[in-house]
Amino acid sequence: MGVAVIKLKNPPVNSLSLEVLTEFVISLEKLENDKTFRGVIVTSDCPGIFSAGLDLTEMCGKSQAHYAEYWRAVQELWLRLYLSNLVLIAAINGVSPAGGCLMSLTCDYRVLADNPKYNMGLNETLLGIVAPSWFKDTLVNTVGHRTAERALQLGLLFPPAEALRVGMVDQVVPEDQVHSTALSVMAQWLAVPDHARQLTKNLMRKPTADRLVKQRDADIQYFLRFISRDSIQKSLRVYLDKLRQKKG
Ligand SMILES: CCCCCC/C=C/CC(=O)SCCNC(=O)CCNC(=O)[C@H](O)C(C)(C)COP(=O)(O)OP(=O)(O)OC[C@H]1O[C@@H](n2cnc3c(N)ncnc32)[C@H](O)[C@@H]1OP(=O)(O)O
Repeated sequence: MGVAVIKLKNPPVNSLSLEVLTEFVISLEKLENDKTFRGVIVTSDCPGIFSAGLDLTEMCGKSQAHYAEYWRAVQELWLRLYLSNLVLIAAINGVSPAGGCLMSLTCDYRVLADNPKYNMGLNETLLGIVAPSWFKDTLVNTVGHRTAERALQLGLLFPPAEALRVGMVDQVVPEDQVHSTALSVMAQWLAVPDHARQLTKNLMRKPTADRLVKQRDADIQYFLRFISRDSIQKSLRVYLDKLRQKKG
C-alpha cells in the first residue's frame, strides 16, 4: 500500500545530531517526491529508546556558526514533518523526551508501547532550558492549552497510561503489537482520498507552521542568544555530566 518505514538508528540513544536531522530530511523529501509512497511509519532501531531528543553535544561548547546550522536543521525537520503530505504514524517503541517527543507529535497518529519505562513529554525546563514557541504550539495543538501549560512548566514526562489519558498518544498497545497496530491504523488513514486528507491537514497545521516560517531567522538569532548564555551552557554541561556519571 505504499508505506515506508523510517527507523531511527543513532545508537546508543537516537539523539538527533546534525547528521541524523539532515539524513531524516533527505529521506522524507525522497519519499514525498516518490508517488508510490503515501505513508510513513516512524520508529526506532534502538531498543527501549525512541529518541533522546536533540543532541545536547551539538548545543554545548560549539561555535555560533554551528549553533545556527544546527538550529536551522531542527527547524527544517519540524517543518517537513509537520506539513508532510504523507500520512505519518509514530510507532513509539521506547522513551521519548523533549525533541524525541516533539518528533512524534508532528505525526498524524501515535501508537505507544505499553512499558512503564517509556515516558514521553517536553522536559526542557528540567534541563534549565525553554521549549521554543513552536514546540509549545505542537504540544498545545495535541493536548490542549491547560495540559500543555502544566506539562511544559513542570517538564513532565508521562508514562504510557498518562500519555493516553492526556491525549499525547492515540493508542497504547503491548510492545510486540506496536508495528502491526501502526500498519492497521495506516490502512485506515490511507482509505481517505489523499487530496482531501492533505488539504485538511494543511488547513489544520499551516497557521502554526507559518508562524515559524515567517520568522525563521529571528528564531535562529533568539536560539543563538539563548544557547550562548553562560548560565545555559553551564546547565547543559551539568545535565550532560549527570547523564554520563549515571553509569559510574
Ligand atoms: C529558545 C531556545 C530554546 C532551546 C531549546 C532546546 C531544545 C531542546 C530539546 C531537547 O530535545 S534537549 C534533549 C533532552 N533530552 C533529554 O533530556 C534526554 C536525556 N537522556 C536520557 O534521559 C537518557 O539518556 C535516556 C534517553 C532515558 C536513555 O537512558 P540510558 O540509561 O539508556 O542511556 P544513558 O546512559 O543515559 O545515555 C547513554 C549515552 O548517551 C548520552 N546521551 C543521552 N541523551 C543524550 C542527548 N539528548 N544528547 C546527547 N547525548 C545524550 C549520554 O550522555 C550517554 O553518553 P556516554 O558518553 O555514553 O556516557
